[in-house]
Amino acid sequence: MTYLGTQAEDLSSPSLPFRKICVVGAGSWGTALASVARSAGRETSIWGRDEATVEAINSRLENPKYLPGIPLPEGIRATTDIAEALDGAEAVLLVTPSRTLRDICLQMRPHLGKGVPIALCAKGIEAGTGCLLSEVASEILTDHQIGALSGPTFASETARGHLTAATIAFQFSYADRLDTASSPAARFAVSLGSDFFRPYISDDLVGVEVGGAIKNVIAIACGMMTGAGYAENTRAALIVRGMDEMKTLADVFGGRRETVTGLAGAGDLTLTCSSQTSRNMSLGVQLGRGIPREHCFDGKAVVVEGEVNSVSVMDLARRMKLEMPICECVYRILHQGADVKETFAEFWARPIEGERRGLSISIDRPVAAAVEITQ
Ligand SMILES: NC(=O)C1=CN([C@@H]2O[C@H](COP(=O)(O)OP(=O)(O)OC[C@H]3O[C@@H](n4cnc5c(N)ncnc54)[C@H](OP(=O)(O)O)[C@@H]3O)[C@@H](O)[C@H]2O)C=CC1
Ligand SMILES: O=C(CO)COP(=O)(O)O
Repeated sequence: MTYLGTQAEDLSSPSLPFRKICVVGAGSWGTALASVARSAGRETSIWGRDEATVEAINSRLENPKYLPGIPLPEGIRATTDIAEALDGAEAVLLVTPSRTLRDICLQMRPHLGKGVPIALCAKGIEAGTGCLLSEVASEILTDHQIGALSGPTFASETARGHLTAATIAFQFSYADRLDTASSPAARFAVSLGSDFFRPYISDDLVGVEVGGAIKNVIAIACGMMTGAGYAENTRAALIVRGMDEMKTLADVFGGRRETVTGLAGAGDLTLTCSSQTSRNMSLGVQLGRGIPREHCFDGKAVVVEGEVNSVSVMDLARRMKLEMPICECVYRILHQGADVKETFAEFWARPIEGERRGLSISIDRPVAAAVEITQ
């Protein structure tokens, strides 16, 4: 058995932390992750495009735009120069919104050190192509191992040092399986782990990415129903049926169902669907209360990944003939102007079906109608 970290007597090969980590993206999650890396003792740089934010991180140890009032540890070096940020970095956390990923990978490419692994921290599926973000990054950064960091992690809580667990997933190469401790996932884990941040390692990159992409769409649905006045029973049902939609997509991409029940699936889904700290849930609540989209968040542009991702998810679902009824409700309300209550009433009145997908059963309602059961 290979142990990670400092249990020296059992180490077949110690998992070495990265000396320097570069965080690309100085929004709320990028800044929180820079704080995580620095608190774990890493040399840490952060790249952001906004000069005022960069200046404030360097001079006041604060990101007033995205994490106001939360002190950052000393020693994070912020810059608007991507070459400077990446100089000497042994690993990268890429933390800009999913729609920017392709462009940012192209910007990073000339400045990355040889073989530097990259953990993607955005949650989503690329619009238009239906690609997982790791597929997009791998297409551009061909010489780099690409993984993901995901889980139930509100940036403001993590940055305040609240106990937070996350999953770091990389597909394991043959060499990684022989020497797990030297794998990028293990090295990220020991590099970021601290008294408040607890990483878990996974080799199911696809499962982790699917969880992160779908949970935001389901959180919008939970918010819509909450805002429209439905109760806790309904929200719990949506969370669990939403997990079923995650499983459907994980199956198609080749992810594992057990990952869907882990931190990056059920964990993140539960967090995001239970709190209006979530921008996705909060958007749903506002729309459910009848607030027009342009007035949500007081008219400010806020990153709501589930809003754009509902389009890519429905596009995939249609092309692959997948049943994802909750994602479809969100899509119809957000992008086709459907009414929240009417849409969810139709969703609720669908024919009775097996809880498990393999159990193919469809009963038209009212129950007196024809019953078909196939196993
Ligand atoms: N916040 C959270 O709790 C968590 C977020 N995530 C994920 O992390 C990703 C980033 O979200 P988050 O940090 O919260 O978002 P924020 O809205 O807090 O910040 C977005 C950041 O991205 C920058 N940005 C936007 N567009 C571009 C662009 N075209 N090129 C370069 N930089 C750009 C913004 O810069 P500028 O200020 O100049 O506009 C800003 O620094 C999302 O996919 C989200 O789902 C994951 C886990 C937790
Ligand atoms: O992904 C998140 C927590 O894990 C943040 O969720 P929101 O983007 O909905 O705020």
